[in-house]
Amino acid sequence: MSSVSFTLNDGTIVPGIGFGTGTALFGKDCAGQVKQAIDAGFVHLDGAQAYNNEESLSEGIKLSGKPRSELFIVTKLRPGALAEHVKPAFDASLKKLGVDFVDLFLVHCPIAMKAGDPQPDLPEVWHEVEAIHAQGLAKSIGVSNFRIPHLQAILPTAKVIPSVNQLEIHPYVWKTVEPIVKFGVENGNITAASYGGLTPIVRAAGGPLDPVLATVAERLTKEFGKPVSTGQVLSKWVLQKKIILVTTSSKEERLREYLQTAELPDLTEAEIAEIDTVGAKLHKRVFMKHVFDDTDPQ
Ligand SMILES: NC(=O)C1=CN([C@@H]2O[C@H](COP(=O)(O)OP(=O)(O)OC[C@H]3O[C@@H](n4cnc5c(N)ncnc54)[C@H](OP(=O)(O)O)[C@@H]3O)[C@@H](O)[C@H]2O)C=CC1
Ligand SMILES: O=CCc1c[nH]c2ccccc12
Repeated sequence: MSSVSFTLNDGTIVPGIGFGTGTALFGKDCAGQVKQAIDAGFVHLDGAQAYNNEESLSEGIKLSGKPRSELFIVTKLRPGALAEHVKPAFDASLKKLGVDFVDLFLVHCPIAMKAGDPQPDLPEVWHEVEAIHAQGLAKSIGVSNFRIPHLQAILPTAKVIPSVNQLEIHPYVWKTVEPIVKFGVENGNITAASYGGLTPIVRAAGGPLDPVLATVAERLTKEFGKPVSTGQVLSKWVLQKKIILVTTSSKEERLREYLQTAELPDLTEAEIAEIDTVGAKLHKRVFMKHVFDDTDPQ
């Protein structure tokens, strides 16, 4: 099990490294991989209505034999859902997941996925999410892909401040996302969660960070006495910023490597600063570009 955890603004303790069922597993039967992740030690499982695989997420949990009480199950409201869709969509998730509550329910996206589709009224959507929380059906509630104006839209009338804002976070977007993370911390202690964290090595290899990550991995390898990968350096960078890490892998060995990240020696402040500075030389956003395009430098 991941030995790193974070305490949310509602007092809930979240296992700091989560296994995701979107991206590579989107629309696919993820039962086998969920079981593999739980067997490797993951207890935080990140799902979503949009991933269209909540039933197989449930199947994977059953196959693992892990008690519900030891798991932290997340799902997300499908992008584009209007306020009146929230409760029926949530109830359908509970049914598909085969649980009577989720640990964390997130509003996946603040705007419709396509131009021309009806736009959700964010304060109304949030009130519906709060009602689910009040009934104890979601222990914690939060948002995903919310920029500062989206947070500002819900905070004045919110009875419950979002606990989490799940965002694409890695060094190649840090310059644009850091203000959102900071705003969340300063406006109700909203914890950021990172997805797409391995982008610099998986989707933007050859970028300016490559030599920096290699040097840090080499230093940590010597100090740790076992091989430390550049992926682990990126994961450590996320965790040291007090950000939850949501990642995924089809490979058992890599799953164990992700969880081991928590045990590695810390990056130094100078190493983190260098990753931030060199990361800022390249802008590479992979997900939810329709939400973030206007704030990105390119
Ligand atoms: N809220 C939102 O809008 C979003 C949420 N998410 C959530 O976050 C989760 C994780 O997102 P994701 O972007 O995939 O996470 P990561 O950026 O952590 O990437 C994980 C992927 O990287 C691959 N990988 C890892 N290490 C290496 C390596 N050294 N070389 C080559 N490939 C490697 C893995 O493949 P392999 O199987 O080969 O190990 C895996 O497919 C999703 O499943 C989803 O739950 C994701 C996007 C948007
Ligand atoms: O959550 C992010 C990745 C993702 C994969 N499939 C979909 C569908 C709709 C929104 C987001 C996503």
